[in-house]
Amino acid sequence: MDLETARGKISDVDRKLVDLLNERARLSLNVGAAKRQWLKEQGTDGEPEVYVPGQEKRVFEKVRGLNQGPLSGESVCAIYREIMSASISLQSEVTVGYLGPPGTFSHQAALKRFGDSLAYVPYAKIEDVVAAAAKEEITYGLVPIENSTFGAVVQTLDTFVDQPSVKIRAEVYLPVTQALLSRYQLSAIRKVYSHPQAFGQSRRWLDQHLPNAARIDVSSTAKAAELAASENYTAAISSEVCASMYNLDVVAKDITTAKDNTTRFFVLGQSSDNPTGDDKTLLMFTVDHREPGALCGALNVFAKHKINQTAINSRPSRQRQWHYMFFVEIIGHEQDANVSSALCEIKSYCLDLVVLGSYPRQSY
Ligand SMILES: O=C(O)C(=O)C[C@]1(C(=O)O)C=C[C@@H](O)C=C1
Repeated sequence: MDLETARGKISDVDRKLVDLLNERARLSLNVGAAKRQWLKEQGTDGEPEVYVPGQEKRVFEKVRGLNQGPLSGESVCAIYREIMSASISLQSEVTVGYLGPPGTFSHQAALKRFGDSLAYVPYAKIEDVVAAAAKEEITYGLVPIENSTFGAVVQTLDTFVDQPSVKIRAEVYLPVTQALLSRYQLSAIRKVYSHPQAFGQSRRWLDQHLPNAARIDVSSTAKAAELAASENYTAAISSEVCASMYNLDVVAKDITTAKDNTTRFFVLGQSSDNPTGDDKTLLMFTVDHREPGALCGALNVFAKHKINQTAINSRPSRQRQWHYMFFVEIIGHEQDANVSSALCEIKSYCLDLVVLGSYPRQSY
């Protein structure tokens, strides 16, 4: 086929694609109207949930399965991410809050999950994102929860203690590589800014290459880049994306200790999604330590109901000294029969129990 013919055929396909995309968009508006009607029939006058992670997972799995190439599964999903983003923005004015400034890994995770058609709002602290989601100042908030190299993001766990009403709606995984950004050469750098998590993920490289530079914690990796752009003899450990955003050079690429370094994020909102058959649930509770074996008793309930635990973390409860808040993640949805029986039973071992949410299990 010659060039002109091929371009002519592409133009014909484009015409059909635009028609099909608009046909899908009209159907998405029908979905929105049906959700509103259903809420009205239930006597609720709130706004329906426009982001439905379980349905998105089904759509992505379906289109991946339908794809015969030559497009890769990743390319088809990236195109569908934007179709879904436009679909959400048609149904409602959705705002997504994240730990800013622009360029943070939270920002990248938010874009990965919600695409380009939504409005994004940066917040200075994780606490502010969670509070904004709890107060419905934003439709959804995106917060980091754990990193595969450095572990739990304790600020997020602590914030759940203060905002127990917020609900986890989805999880997002983002591969993370840290870089050293600066306006200076390595030998001139006296001070390095970053988030404690990023310092933790790159500690080995820093100990080897910048052992004498002061390491200063700031609220995010993009904030670090902003500071490195304005102060002399400083650098930031940050995402390479921030180099062009903040006018810095990449002094060293990929300084992360583990090569498959990944951060997991939660999408927070007002409610969890319905069960999909492949979900996880995060619980937060305290136990009475004066009762011997109280924590063991609580955890045994899951074993008895054949529920797999995927993670456990503890944080000071801040209610009294040496008293802990436990965060346990299990496989299953709050509404699954075995999980709901276990939740009834576990109450006798827990002083207080909060279900922070159930969400479809995502692969990386
Ligand atoms: O099925 C829905 O609930 C929709 O709102 C439609 C749709 C889609 O475009 O396929 C859009 C957004 C949701 O997150 C999931 C799916």
